[in-house]
Amino acid sequence: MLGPYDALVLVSFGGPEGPDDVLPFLENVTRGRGIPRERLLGVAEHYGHFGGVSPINEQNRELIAALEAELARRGIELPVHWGNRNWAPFLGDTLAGLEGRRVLALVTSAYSSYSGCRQYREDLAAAVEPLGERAPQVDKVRHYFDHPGFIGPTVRNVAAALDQVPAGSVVRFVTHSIPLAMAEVSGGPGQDMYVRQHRAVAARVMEEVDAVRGGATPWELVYCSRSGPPSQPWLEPDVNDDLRALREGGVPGVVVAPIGFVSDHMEVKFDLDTEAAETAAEIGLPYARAATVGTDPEFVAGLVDLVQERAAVESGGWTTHRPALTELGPWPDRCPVGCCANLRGPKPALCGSD
Ligand SMILES: CC1=C(CCC(=O)O)c2cc3nc(cc4[nH]c(cc5[nH]c(cc1n2)c(C)c5CCC(=O)O)c(CCC(=O)O)c4C)C(CCC(=O)O)=C3C
Ligand SMILES: [Fe+2]
Repeated sequence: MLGPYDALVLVSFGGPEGPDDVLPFLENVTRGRGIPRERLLGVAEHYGHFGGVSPINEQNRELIAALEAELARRGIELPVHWGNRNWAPFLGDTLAGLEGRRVLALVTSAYSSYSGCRQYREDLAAAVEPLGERAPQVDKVRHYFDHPGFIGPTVRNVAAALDQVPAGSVVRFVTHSIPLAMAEVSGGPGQDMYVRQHRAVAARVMEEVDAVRGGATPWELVYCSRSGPPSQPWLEPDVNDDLRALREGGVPGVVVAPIGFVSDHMEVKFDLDTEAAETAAEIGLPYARAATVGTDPEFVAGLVDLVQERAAVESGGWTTHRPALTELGPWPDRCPVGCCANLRGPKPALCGSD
């Protein structure tokens, strides 16, 4: 127990564990999302490059082990469970095993958007729905994009990558592209929080990187993994197009920092380490990829701080210690009314104020 909580549940995306899992997994992900069949087959090929195994599951197992070790180090007895939206272990099965308990969900997505926020909250609602009165009561850890546990390791990772490219190189922060319509309602109608949160994180990280290294390294936010039909506008520029523009502009090199991902997901392994790295090699642009936070001890400690913070709030009613390093935080414990709307129509969702 920690405060009112019987368990912590790591809630993640899920990914295939072998070639036979790839298409059924992709069908789970894209059900009702209007993704062209061609894109689906293209992404199946990305997984094919890695034997049909997504890196995300192993990374989540490592994160769970690190969270358990940090909880134990602090003398906290709180079991850690794991449930995914799109592949085994499925959220529904995990929560069915926690009937009648009070659980805290920790989502492996740091920012606000339908894909990183409300879709998880809807899937939590769908997972507890069949359990009726025995359903666990679920809270969710606040978005942690600007928590010191996320910013700190990111500063170090960007600075370390800058040491691998020539002086005068620039930084490109990378995140998952999403449809413009989805970006605009992230955090609430017209709030545009997906882009604003990323830019705030990037600006804060560069402030600290510049303070350590001296000078003012130029940076921008760019995007990877565009999907959807070509007729639908998504966030741009794509990282590959941007690398070409940088080469033409004559910069001596680039650091690519995937702040949209907490670990080396397929987007990082394929879209950056394979595709963008190839683009950079092709045009002769020195390129280094900054590490993701992964199981960095400072990140893991930050997550456990967030778990303790929420347990304190839910047992004592308040805490004054809610660290956040940008003007957009700390994000509220319960998502604001209308946060990260589902543009296909409302669905029941847990962990919000509505
Ligand atoms: C914002 C965002 C995050 C970050 C937040 C978070 O981390 O949750 C994220 C994470 C992830 N996305 C992942 C995989 C996929 N995402 C897809 C499709 C889509 N993602 C979208 C957005 C995001 N996605 C969107 C708007 C779509 C279009 C369909 C729709 O409107 O919903 C598709 C279908 C094929 C395609 O369309 O590309 C796949 C296979 C994996 C697992 C990777 C691995 O295996 O390591 C992870 C962690
Ligand atoms: Fe995705």
